[in-house]
Amino acid sequence: MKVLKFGGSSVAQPDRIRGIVEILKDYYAAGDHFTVVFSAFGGVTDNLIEMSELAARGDDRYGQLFQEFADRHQLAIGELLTNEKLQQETAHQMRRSHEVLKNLLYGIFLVREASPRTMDYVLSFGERSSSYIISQVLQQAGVPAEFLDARRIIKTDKTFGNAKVAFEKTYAKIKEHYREHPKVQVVTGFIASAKGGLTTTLGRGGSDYTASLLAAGLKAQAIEIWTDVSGVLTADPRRVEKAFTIPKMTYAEAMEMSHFGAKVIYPPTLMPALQNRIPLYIKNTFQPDFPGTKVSEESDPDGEAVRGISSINNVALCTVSGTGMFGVPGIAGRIFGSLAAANINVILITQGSSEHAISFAVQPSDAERAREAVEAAFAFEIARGVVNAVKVERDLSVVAIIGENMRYQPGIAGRLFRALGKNGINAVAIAQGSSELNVSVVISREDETKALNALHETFFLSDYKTLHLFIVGVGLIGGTLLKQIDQQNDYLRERRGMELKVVGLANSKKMIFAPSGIDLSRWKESLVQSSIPIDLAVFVGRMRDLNLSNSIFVDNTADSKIASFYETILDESISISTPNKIATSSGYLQYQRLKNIADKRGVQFRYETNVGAGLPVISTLRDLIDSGDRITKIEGVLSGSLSYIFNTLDGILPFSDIVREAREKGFTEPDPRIDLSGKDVARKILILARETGVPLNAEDVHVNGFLPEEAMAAASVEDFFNVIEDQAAYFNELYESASREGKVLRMIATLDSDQATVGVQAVGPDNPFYTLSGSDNMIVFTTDRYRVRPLVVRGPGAGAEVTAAGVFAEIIQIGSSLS
Ligand SMILES: NC(=O)C1=CN([C@@H]2O[C@H](COP(=O)(O)OP(=O)(O)OC[C@H]3O[C@@H](n4cnc5c(N)ncnc54)[C@H](O)[C@@H]3O)[C@@H](O)[C@H]2O)C=CC1
Ligand SMILES: N[C@@H](CC=O)C(=O)O
Repeated sequence: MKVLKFGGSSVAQPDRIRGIVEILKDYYAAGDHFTVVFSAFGGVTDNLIEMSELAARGDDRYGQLFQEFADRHQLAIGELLTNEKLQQETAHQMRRSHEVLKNLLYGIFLVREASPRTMDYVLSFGERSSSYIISQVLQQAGVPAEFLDARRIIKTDKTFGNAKVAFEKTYAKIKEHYREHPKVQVVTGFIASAKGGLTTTLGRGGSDYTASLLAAGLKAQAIEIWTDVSGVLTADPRRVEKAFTIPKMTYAEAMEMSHFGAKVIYPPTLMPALQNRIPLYIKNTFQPDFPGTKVSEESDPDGEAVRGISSINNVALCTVSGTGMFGVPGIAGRIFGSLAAANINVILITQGSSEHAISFAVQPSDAERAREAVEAAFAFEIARGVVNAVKVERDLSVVAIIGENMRYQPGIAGRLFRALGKNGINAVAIAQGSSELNVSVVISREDETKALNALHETFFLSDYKTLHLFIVGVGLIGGTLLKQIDQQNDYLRERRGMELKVVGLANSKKMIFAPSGIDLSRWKESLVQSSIPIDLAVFVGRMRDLNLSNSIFVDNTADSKIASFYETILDESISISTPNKIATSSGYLQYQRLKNIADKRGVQFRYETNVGAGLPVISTLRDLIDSGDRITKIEGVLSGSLSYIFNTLDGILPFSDIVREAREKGFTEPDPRIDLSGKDVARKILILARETGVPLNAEDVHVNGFLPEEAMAAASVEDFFNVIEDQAAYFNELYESASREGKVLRMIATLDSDQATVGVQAVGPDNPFYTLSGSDNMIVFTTDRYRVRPLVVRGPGAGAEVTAAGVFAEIIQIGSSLS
């Protein structure tokens, strides 16, 4: 014998009922022995509650709702029953039954009261109507079905609304009834009866419980709960897009998940199943062939440590603290005794071993009463100042990881807290029972979805991790970066288990946001069509409010205004990757502060492309220092554009044309005067000095420029080009004088001890910088270990592809360190 149960969503429309009838016909044809439980049609229980409440308030609109209820059922009969005799019989039976409901509602309207006892009776019309109609449809389909009102077999006490089952009596009644009724019993879920035949209900979701009670009474071989989702999922799919079906779980795990708000199973359902070792299958009515979830006693020692992640959306945390609690027996007893006396359910308890404080979580609606109850119990101690007034914190959630295999497995809690920490989520309180089946963390409610996603990515590695990118600046580097991400995303997902979603994008005019990811094949059009003007404060605020896990901010501009937001961004626990040198090369204190905030928040502030574009310059320097080497000198050609310009100068091509070419090739700064003045190189050597621990400021770098005064003073980029065009002879002579000596021009930066200098030099073949070509950079590190033959990093030091690739690599590195 199998017990099947179909919930309200499965019987919401006649079409869906037809689908169920097909499923049941197959069972019958296969010779399976089964009984089937139904909930009320989807939404009907809520309608019944609403009409009763209206009637109890004396609002005659209840009549309209009743009529809709009656019509809905008559309509279903008309649509589902084509056999005229059956149709008439069913319609008639329903009219009679609904007449009773109508009178009952009128009674409520007259006395202005709907007691829990009356409510249970009213609600019973939902299941009684649906099950009766479906039993008739099954008969029409050739399945020998018989309607069974569960009030005949399920016996309870008189706790209306949430009645307690009298198990032995119920099981005996079930056995007896089924012995005498060989047909397929079509049973009303949710309802039962107490002494005197009074109608009771088993609590919202109680139809699952009905199925489980039937299974226990009949010693059934399986229970199948048919619903609108594909089993129990690893997390709530409305919050975690990547949640997937858990194929197998134990009763204990299912119990934890269901208590924690995984609405798929009504928690009391599990007990009769567990006691009788009856496996329970959760199946999807809309995907009948999908195996769903099997809940049984079978554990899977080789399975994942964490089976699922769940949460309670809104709790309040109450904390009792004080010096008078340490070493005093009975404190916990008094706290929880007072809560029990006030009928307050405690969701979670935590106490540190210092015994200075005990915190417990309750429903927000109970928080005030909990505070009053505990303060009353400790009035004496509070008056003497040895126990403090109860602190109540609201707007909190509980997230929990659940799984039997967590037991005795080190490292699980470490991964949990690391994932939360990396995403800037503060753990307000923590609880883990010694069964190690569940680790619960109380967090801010606004972080709940982010926490669920971060934990899902941490514990379900078979899936891929999503990085949420917020990118400002889509010029040369930004545009190329978007192209590279678009091209490489499939590879990253498949080979690195990582997916990059650009969820926020801005240029200097507009911005767009798409939490599910901006289509990178048409980002330009999306920006043009956007109606949101750029506003950096709004951009950063939106990034904070979206509160997505694994968020990374990327600044591809040369704008100092954006750099001024870095502090706020890092403080929000969002990592930054940027080729923009402004933040790292302006005030030393600001540079240091940004690094400190990143450290404090456990996030990353990365700017490898600030020096040498895509070349590993800063990381090499850090590796040397971190491994104990001492830097004695750094020399470098650090400007890709100047390298290109000096390598292209031949005494024939005009200097200004070569500069324009360098600009077109994407080697120069947005404003090429920054490169030619030596300012860009000065910023770079300054950054390298700071990375080695020398706290220089911009004014400490001595720049020996080569531009004529007039060019330096040019008011705009175009003016600048006009001046250098006019000064062609000056630049030619610079080239010629070097060339006459067999030398080439190089802009060289040096850091020697704590002295930083930048200047153009003419170097001969004996100089290592002589052989550079194209836009090459070359950085020479002389250190204690590399004293005789210095360590050299060399390669193209500017350009869109290499720089964007450097930023891209940095994003991936940041991503790898997250959760
Ligand atoms: N070109 C290169 O080889 C390298 C460049 N960099 C750095 O990369 C950054 C970007 O350089 P490019 O892409 O070449 O410059 P770009 O001028 O092509 O792009 C910068 C973009 O940022 C936009 N922008 C400026 N202010 C903005 C704001 N407040 N909000 C939104 N967007 C804004 C501009 O409209 C422009 O589209 C610069 O900081 C540069 O120093 C670093 C290494 C190498
Ligand atoms: N304009 C810079 C590009 C990178 O920082 C250069 O020329 O090197």
